[in-house]
Amino acid sequence: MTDCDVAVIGAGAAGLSVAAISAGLGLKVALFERAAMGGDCLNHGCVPSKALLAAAHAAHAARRAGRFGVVLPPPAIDWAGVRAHVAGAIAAIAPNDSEERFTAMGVTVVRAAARFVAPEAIEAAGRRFRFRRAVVAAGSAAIVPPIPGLAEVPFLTNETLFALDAPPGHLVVVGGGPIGLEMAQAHARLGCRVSLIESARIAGREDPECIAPLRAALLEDGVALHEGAEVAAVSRDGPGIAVVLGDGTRIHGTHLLLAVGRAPRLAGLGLDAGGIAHSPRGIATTRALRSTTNRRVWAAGDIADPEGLGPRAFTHVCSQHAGIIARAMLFRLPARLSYDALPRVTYTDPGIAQIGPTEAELRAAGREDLVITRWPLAENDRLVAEGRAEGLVKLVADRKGRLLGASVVGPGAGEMAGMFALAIGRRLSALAGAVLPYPTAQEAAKRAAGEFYAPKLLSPAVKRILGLLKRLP
Ligand SMILES: Cc1cc2nc3c(=O)[nH]c(=O)nc-3n(C[C@H](O)[C@H](O)[C@H](O)COP(=O)(O)OP(=O)(O)OC[C@H]3O[C@@H](n4cnc5c(N)ncnc54)[C@H](O)[C@@H]3O)c2cc1C
Ligand SMILES: NC(=O)c1ccc[n+]([C@@H]2O[C@H](COP(=O)([O-])OP(=O)(O)OC[C@H]3O[C@@H](n4cnc5c(N)ncnc54)[C@H](O)[C@@H]3O)[C@@H](O)[C@H]2O)c1
Repeated sequence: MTDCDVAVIGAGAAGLSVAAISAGLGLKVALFERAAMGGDCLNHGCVPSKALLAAAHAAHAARRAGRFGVVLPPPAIDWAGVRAHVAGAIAAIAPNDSEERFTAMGVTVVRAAARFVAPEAIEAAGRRFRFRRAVVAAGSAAIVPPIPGLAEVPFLTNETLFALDAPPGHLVVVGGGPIGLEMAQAHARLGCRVSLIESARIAGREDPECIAPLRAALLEDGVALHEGAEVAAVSRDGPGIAVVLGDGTRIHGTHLLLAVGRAPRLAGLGLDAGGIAHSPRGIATTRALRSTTNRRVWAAGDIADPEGLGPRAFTHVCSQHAGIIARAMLFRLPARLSYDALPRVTYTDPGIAQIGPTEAELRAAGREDLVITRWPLAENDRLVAEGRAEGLVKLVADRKGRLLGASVVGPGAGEMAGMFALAIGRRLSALAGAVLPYPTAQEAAKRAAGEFYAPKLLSPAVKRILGLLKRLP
């Protein structure tokens, strides 16, 4: 006798989606959560970070209002007000992820840590739950790198950053990926001094052509960028911290934020007792997100390590995983995860959006038949009118004009991502021929697509045909 059809460990974006779909289909679902409902995205990730960025962008807009002839005094930052805005955003979204909502759906919500005690059983809150199928969606946590002295100094991660009572006087950010970049810009625009240390280059995964506008904006925001720099040691420095770089540079900060990547939360799950293969990258799964060693078990979200693809840490990937699991686990239909059209956005200003693979990733995969087109945002009327015309749309297509990847750097880059996500794998003629509203930033996408056909339109053959056609009455 089983206690549930589907046991879900983790009530973050991935676990909640799986639980909602399963319960909606009338299955008996048990959902285990040891901390706050909603997981990282709601409590320590997307929502507070985007709320903080909204406050930062408001301060920035006030500072640059003068260029529009709107004269304002320099903005004053009321940190309590900023925190209230962040808390308000979380509180407004929280009911969607709440225990009450899921209980009303018929889900048994167990607010306790869960662990596998057998390939078909989980233990939580002193009770054993036998399951027909289980989904592990325990997420990921900030990596704490082996920096000498780190054990002796206080440091922040995404789990503690949003709870500061007062603004950091000088925030030292280690890591120039999406978290480090977004939080560096947010705090700089909210009046904090910010230093960012990145061992390689900022936004290292993104197309190199997209980096310069972001780097320039961060420098203008006052962020002290240390790229290609290693943290050699950290130590206490009076009430703050001292960070020493490999070249001997000493940075005195008040707060240290670690943003050097994520590690799956594997500890305490009893994966060995459950017969569930895993590595430091996450739970090993097939492309249908099924455990490679326990056929009753699936993995979703940040903790999943699908073969040939590897982990991804995005909330929209959690929803994608839930859809794959619904097909494969619930309907027993064929399902195969693909990231060919996956969007990702760094929500800085300018933002960077990548949809599908970058040119470098395609070339590394052996693609040689690439045609690249570009459209500079300096040519976009809407952005010119708004005084923000800096950036680029870059498209990578095959020779037949099928879109393989798109890279965007510019104001609101993320708002263009959805259109490209739909266009991946299709011919650029669809984008080039679309009638888009004028004036919008999205027109840059159409123009970049049109660039694929421009050389063909100007070819000698087309000119000859036009020469003949003009003789017709
Ligand atoms: C600062 C920051 C900003 C981000 N911004 C964005 C963004 O703008 N866009 C985007 O797409 N993504 C963003 N992300 C990534 C996104 O937040 C994650 O990809 C997503 O939240 C992962 O969801 P998940 O369900 O896999 O894991 P989680 O949200 O971590 O949920 C896992 C849950 O499992 C629980 N759990 C773990 N072990 C157990 C156990 N043994 N028993 C019971 N419960 C357990 C945990 O308490 C947790 O609540 C951001 C992340 C961070 C840190
Ligand atoms: N807007 C978004 O969608 C968004 C925002 C935040 C986070 N996320 C997700 O969370 C993930 C984790 O973000 P992240 O920024 O922590 O990690 P990341 O892995 O994306 O970037 C970490 C950066 O830190 C650098 N680094 C590593 N060790 C270092 C060291 N010792 N000293 C200096 N630099 C070092 C790396 O070179 C890299 O550039 C992202 O990859 C993304 O999937 C998404």
